[in-house]
Amino acid sequence: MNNIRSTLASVWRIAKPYFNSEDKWPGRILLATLIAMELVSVGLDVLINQWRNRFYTALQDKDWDTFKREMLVFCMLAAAAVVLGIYQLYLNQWLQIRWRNWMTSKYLREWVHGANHYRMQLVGDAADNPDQRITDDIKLFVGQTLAIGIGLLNAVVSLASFVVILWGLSTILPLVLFGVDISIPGYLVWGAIIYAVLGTALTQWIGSPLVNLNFDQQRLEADFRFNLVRVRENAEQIALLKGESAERERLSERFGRVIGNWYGIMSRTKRLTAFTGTYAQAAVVFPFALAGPAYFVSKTVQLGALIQIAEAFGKVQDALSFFISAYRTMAEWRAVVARLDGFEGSIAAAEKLADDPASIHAKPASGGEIALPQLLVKLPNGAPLVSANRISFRPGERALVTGPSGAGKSTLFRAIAGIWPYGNGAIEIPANATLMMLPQRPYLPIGSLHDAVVYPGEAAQFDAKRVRDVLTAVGLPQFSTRLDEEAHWNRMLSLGEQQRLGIARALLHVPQFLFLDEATASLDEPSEAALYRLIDEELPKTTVVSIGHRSTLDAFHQRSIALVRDGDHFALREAARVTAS
Ligand SMILES: Nc1ncnc2c1ncn2[C@@H]1O[C@H](COP(=O)(O)OP(=O)(O)OP(=O)(O)O)[C@@H](O)[C@H]1O
Repeated sequence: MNNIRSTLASVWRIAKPYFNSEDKWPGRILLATLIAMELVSVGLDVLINQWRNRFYTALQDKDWDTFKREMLVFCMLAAAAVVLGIYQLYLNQWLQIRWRNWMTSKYLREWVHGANHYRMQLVGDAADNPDQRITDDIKLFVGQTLAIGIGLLNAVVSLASFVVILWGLSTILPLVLFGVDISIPGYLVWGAIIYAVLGTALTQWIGSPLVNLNFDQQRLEADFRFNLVRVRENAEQIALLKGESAERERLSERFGRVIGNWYGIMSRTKRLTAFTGTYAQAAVVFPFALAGPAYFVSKTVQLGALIQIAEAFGKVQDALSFFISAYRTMAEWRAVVARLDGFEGSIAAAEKLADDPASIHAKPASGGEIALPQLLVKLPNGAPLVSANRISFRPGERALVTGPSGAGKSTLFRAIAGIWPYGNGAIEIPANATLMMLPQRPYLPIGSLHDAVVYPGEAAQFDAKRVRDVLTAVGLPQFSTRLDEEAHWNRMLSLGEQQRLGIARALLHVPQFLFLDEATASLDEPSEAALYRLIDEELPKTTVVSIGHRSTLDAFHQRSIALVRDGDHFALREAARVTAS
């Protein structure tokens, strides 16, 4: 019960923002129309049920006039039901796509907002596979919430309407057996309840292992797919290591699990179908068995009423089965709701982490330099990593940061970029300063080379000639004619070429502060030297801070800052040497 209450609370929390959003009126009107249509549809069911009584009685009485009139009535009722059915589906789909559109945009906005997507990984795995949350889970949430909500409304209203009808019919239909009236008030209703509860309980009992089997199937299929993707992504490594047969064995073993589970599903489904098939056929005759004696023995009921009873019985039983069997849809729905809840929680945690005044925070600097007055960068587990005391990077200067591997150089850069929250102290950055971080492997989006080089800028921001010139300048003249070519550039280019592209990107954007995290480490020394000379020429006013292990880099930096061990962490210290470039 608590589970259901907390799921419903989560559903409310996830669903409410849409119905209060800028799209609230279309959303609310569509939802209200769907609810109204569902009520009308139950009303039509009731009218058709009453029609059956009149129609079959007319058949029994060979009443030609009533027959003709009822045929006409049926045509009108049927036409109304068909039109209603069409628009119920159409408006439902319309609401689904509007709601999904709004939720997807909201999640995308929040996920990629201010490095949340990166911080969410740091927070933990509550939001593993954000891609699945944003695609499948939103789609399932919207579809299932509407299906369950409207199905529930239908079940409640149908149950109420047909229970009243069945109860009324029970009174005109005394249950007389061997001359003794053994009817109890509303016995047809009780009959329907017992039949539905028994049947659904048995269905559950036989079918319940299917819930887990289906969950396992999805997990095993996803696991198999993930392993296939890993092979695709690491094709080169696998080929170089001649790991094909190991991979084949691993993949076959994964797929074997998919097959094994599938056999389990098949055998369970077979047993379930045997029961549900029998149950559904028995449901056709069960109400006749209950009402039969009154029709044949005491002759107190007409054919019309008998047919009406059979249908009303079926409706009550369907409605009751909905409640009992909804557990299966509910289980899947609950999983979806829990995943979206976790995703929203993870976004909130990432945002909180960014805004936490006790963590590292950015402050506008008074001058034109980036200053670290008193900074302590920590690991996510709270262990201190790097400290800085009155370190600053002045406009136009070149500084080289060195230190042992794992000392925390990259993490310091992440903190300066504003994406690493763990630690304390302020980072003073001039207002509206432009910073660019170039890592060892620059991210190159899949698309045209022009787009990849100018990323994250807009393609139109830089004309083709400028991009061609820059590519030539960084030593990639062979690519200057291929700006429109679309490719997966990270896969196609050598690491050295990718690093040249990274430098080209910096030259195009002309940032005020450029941070190079081993951004030229894959190039040979003369090429690296040429690129640093190019940066000097093209970006004379830019502050350049490099991380690098090669001693040849000294020549291009006036300042050297070293990470030296200071107790349980490393501290940034001004190194003695000063070499003019
Ligand atoms: N997301 C993370 N979660 C936990 N620990 C992390 C995370 N990122 C980095 N670390 C740890 O922080 C320490 C510093 O890593 P960092 O990459 O900053 O070192 P580095 O000085 O740049 O090393 P290298 O010279 O080898 O590139 C390492 O021990 C690393 O394992």
